[in-house]
Amino acid sequence: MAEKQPNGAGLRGQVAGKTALSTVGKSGSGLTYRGYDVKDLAENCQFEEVAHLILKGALPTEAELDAYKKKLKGLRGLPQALKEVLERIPKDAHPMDVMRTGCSVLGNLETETSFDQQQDATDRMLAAFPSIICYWYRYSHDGVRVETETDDDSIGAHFLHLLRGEKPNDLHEAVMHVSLILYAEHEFNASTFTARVCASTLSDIHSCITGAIGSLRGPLHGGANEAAMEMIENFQDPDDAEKGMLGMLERKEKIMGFGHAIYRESDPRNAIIKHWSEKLSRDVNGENLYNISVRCEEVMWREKKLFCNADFFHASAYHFMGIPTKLFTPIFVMSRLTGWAAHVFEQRADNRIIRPSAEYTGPELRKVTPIAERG
Ligand SMILES: CC(=O)SCCNC(=O)CCNC(=O)[C@H](O)C(C)(C)COP(=O)(O)OP(=O)(O)OC[C@H]1O[C@@H](n2cnc3c(N)ncnc32)[C@H](O)[C@@H]1OP(=O)(O)O
Ligand SMILES: O=C([O-])CC(=O)C(=O)O
Repeated sequence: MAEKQPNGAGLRGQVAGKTALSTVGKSGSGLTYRGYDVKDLAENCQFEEVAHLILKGALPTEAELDAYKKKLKGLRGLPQALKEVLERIPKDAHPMDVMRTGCSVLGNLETETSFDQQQDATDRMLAAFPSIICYWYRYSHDGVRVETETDDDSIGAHFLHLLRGEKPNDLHEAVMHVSLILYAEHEFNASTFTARVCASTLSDIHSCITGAIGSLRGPLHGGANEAAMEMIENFQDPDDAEKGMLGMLERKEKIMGFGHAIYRESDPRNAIIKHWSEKLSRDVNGENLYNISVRCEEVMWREKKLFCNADFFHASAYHFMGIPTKLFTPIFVMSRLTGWAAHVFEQRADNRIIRPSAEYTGPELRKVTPIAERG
C-alpha cells in the first residue's frame, strides 16, 4: 500500500504518550515486546513467560515461571456472586458483553482499593477471564455448571479444557500459547488507548479493563476475527471465494481481517498464525477452508495491496480447534489483558490526565430563544 500522509483523522501519526512496552512497525513491519521480536517469543516461549515479561519487565527464570503459573492456577475459581450474575446472562448475549460484565462484577467484589494491588488484581483477571467466559458459555448453552478450578498447566489449556470438558492435546495447547503471545500487546491501539485514558483519571484497574473490552469488541478492532470467520465459512471453495471477494470490493465493502492502521506492507503476526492454521487444517481435513483463506489473501493483495492482519488466519486456526466463532474475541481479551494492564501501570507511574482539544465546528455564539417562541 502507498505511504499515507496522516491528516490528523483518528489521531493517526500523532505521538500521544511514551511506552517502553512495544514497538509496532518500527522497522517497516516488525513487532517487539520490551525489545524481543514477537517471532522469537512465539517460537520459544509460553504465553505465561510473555505475560511475565510484559507485566513485570523481564522473561522469567524457570523458578519464577513455575511460581507464576502456580499463582495463576490458584486464582481460577469464581466467587459465587459472580457465578450467579453469569447464570442470569442469556445464551444469545454477545460473549464480549459477558466479558465486560464479568470484569466489572469482579471489580465490585474484589475492588482494587490501592495501586499497590495492581499486579495482584491483574493476575486475578488473567486467571479468572477464561473461567468467566466458559462458565457462562457452558451454563447458558449446555446447562452445565463447570468447575473452573482445573489443574491445567497454562491459561490456554485451562480455557480449552473448560470449553470442551476435556484436556486439549499438545498441538492445541501449543497453538493457544502462540495465539495468546501474538495478541498480547500492541502499543497505542484503540482498546489500549481506552485503558490508558481511563487510567489517566486515576480510576481503578477494573474500570480501565472494562472500558478496553468495550473498545476491542468492535469489528474494526478485535471483532474482526469473528467477522472474517463469518465471511470465509460462506465460501464453497477458493474460486467461489475469489468471486465473492471481487464482488465485495466492487461494492466497496470493507473486508474484515485485512489492512492495518500502522503496518504498511504486512502484519508480522500473520505469517506466524497462518503457519499454525495450515498445520491445524491438516489435522482436521480443513484444507478447503485453509485454501479459501489463502485465496482471499491473494485476491486482496493483488487487487488492493491490502494484507491480512493478525485476525484473518486466527479465524481458521480457532475454527480448526473447534472453538465457536463467538468466543474468538474473548480469547483476544484473555491475552491483551496483559498489554492493557501493563499500559495502565505505565500510565500510573508517570501520569497526566489525557485530555486533548477539539476543533470546534458548531454554530457561533447565540442567545436562547424563550421556549414559547421556538419552532
Ligand atoms: C487486531 C486488530 O485490531 S487488527 C485490525 C482489525 N480490523 C479489521 O480487520 C477491519 C478491516 N480493516 C479496516 O477497517 C482498516 O484497515 C483498519 C480499521 C484496520 C485501519 O483503518 P485505517 O487506518 O483508516 O485504514 P487505511 O487508512 O489504511 O485505509 C486505506 C484505504 O484502504 C481501505 N481499506 C482499508 N482496509 C480495508 C479493508 N479491510 N477492506 C476494504 N478496504 C479497506 C480504506 O477504506 C481506505 O480507502 P479510502 O482511501 O478509499 O478511504
Ligand atoms: O494496533 C492496532 O491498531 C490494532 C492491532 O493490530 C492490535 O491491537 O493488535
